[in-house]
Amino acid sequence: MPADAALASVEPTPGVAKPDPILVVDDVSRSFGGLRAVDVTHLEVQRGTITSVIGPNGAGKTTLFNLLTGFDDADSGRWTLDGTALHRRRPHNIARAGMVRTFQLTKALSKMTVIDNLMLGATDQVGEGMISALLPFRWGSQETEVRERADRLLERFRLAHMRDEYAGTLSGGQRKLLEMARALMVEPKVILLDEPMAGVNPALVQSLLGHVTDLRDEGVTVIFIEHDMDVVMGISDWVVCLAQGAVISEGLPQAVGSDPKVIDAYLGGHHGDGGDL
Ligand SMILES: Nc1ncnc2c1ncn2[C@@H]1O[C@H](COP(=O)(O)OP(=O)(O)OP(=O)(O)O)[C@@H](O)[C@H]1O
Repeated sequence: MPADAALASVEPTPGVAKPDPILVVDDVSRSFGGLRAVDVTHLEVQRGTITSVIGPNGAGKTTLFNLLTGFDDADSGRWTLDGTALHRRRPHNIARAGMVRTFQLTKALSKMTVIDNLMLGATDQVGEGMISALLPFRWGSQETEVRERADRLLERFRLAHMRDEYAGTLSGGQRKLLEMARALMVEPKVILLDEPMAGVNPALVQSLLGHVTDLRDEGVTVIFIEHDMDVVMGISDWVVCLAQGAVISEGLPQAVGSDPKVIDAYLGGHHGDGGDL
């Protein structure tokens, strides 16, 4: 059954159960000083969907991504990917289990070639400091397979002509494509994209959106943070709205877009910036 059909009969209620959840989040919280940045009681993400996470600036979207992918430590909580517990695991471990993320500001290493950036993606997700420590890199017997996978992704993302150039020479949009390609090197089940369209020139936005829907159509579950509500409405199978760290609304895109709680959250966004709703 297509993802959107499976969700059509799901109640638009925060924390609602999904017919076939791949990711299940329980009681995840993170505070910075006195500020509760994330406070998610229960959230399920349906397998094979594009699920957008929206919310005013400072709502906790990026922090939630950081927690789920092990780039920051939750104060409390549990989450599972296909039943496997992922809390208290490091990013590379979570990537190996099948969940990867991209960053708002791309992490391409500008003094390395595009192909080498991609090949590093296959080593799981590690911090930049650790990436440097891994150089010079040794692939051993896996090298051919990894290189072929990287080349296929370069073709797919139309970056093959930049293969041996330094990543620093890529445009902002091409870096976003490289970032997405790099995340795919581990053949994830779930990919979290943090504002993949931000700063991308309009000509590339459609192409990026095409890649996102292709991923979903191939069975990858996509969770993505996006501010542009036209994009959210156009591409999402399901939308989750955070405000002050908590899920205040979730449902089919139209239902969330017209939910008074969501509109109030944007109008009253505590940074005074209502975002794009
Ligand atoms: N490392 C940190 N130290 C202190 N406060 C932080 C830290 N990271 C995030 N915060 C705060 O936590 C809250 C949630 O931030 P977060 O970046 O997750 O929001 P967001 O919804 O992703 O916002 P935006 O849409 O603007 O990117 C904000 O008030 C932010 O200032």
